[in-house]
Amino acid sequence: MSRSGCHTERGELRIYESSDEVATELADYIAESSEVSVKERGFFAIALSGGSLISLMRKLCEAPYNKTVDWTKWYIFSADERIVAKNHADSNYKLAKDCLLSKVPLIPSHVYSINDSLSAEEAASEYEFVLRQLVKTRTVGVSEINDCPKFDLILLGMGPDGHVASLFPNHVVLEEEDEWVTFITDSPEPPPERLTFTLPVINSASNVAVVVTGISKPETLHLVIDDVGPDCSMLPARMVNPGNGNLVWFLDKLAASELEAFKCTEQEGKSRK
Ligand SMILES: O=C(O)[C@H](O)[C@@H](O)[C@H](O)[C@H](O)COP(=O)(O)O
Repeated sequence: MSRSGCHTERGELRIYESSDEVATELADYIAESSEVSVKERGFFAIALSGGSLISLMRKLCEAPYNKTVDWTKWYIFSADERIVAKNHADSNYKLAKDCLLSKVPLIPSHVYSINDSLSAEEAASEYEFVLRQLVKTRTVGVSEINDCPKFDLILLGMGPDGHVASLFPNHVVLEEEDEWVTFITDSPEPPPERLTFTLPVINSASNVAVVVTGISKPETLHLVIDDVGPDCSMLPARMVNPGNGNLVWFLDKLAASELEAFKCTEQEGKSRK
């Protein structure tokens, strides 16, 4: 049960008692998004980041979702990827495949992984090319305000430094406006070479969910959501703002503990006792 679900200028906050509860509610949210998109468009175009997000999606492999979700309509992309072999322990694709993709009846050709035999630059440009073909056929929707892909759902994690996908604080790629998929070779976190969706793509999605749990992120989350402290480019998560879409934050109470909305609810709870 959500401790507090409230709408802020930074999107809807859904705060849960534990990360296990986040996993339960996230599965339900993703399944519902899929149902809506398949009904409206006939497809579900979803992009995933790496990190703890993938294990928090684990309940999708279980009943009822393994049977009720229309997996054949899913088209799955990486919102960011590390430039390593697909079977490397650092590969986001490997993580997603081992924990989720191999456990549900997806159509293998609908899973768009990067070409791991190319350089970061070539892999990014090939990935964007593939995405462009799918936007042309409207398998992936298109934004009404620019020519960007309009993903039905983009799922992001957030690092303790406020990075999302492979968009790190103060990095020049935060200013990228033309490319859909770009690359970096100087990631502050290993491995250094990565491919990432750009902010225009993230912000053109119909739905963006940022999933943050655990004790290492409450301070950063406070800066990002309560809009205090340093400017945006120091906190890429604050630049996530799907203008024509919905932004939802899935948080456990550890991650949410410094949020003004969370503290208010805690205070109200105490005064009622
Ligand atoms: O490839 C990556 O490094 C990820 O996509 C990255 O953006 C991740 O989502 C965050 O670092 C949060 O990761 P955690 O949830 O594991 O802290």
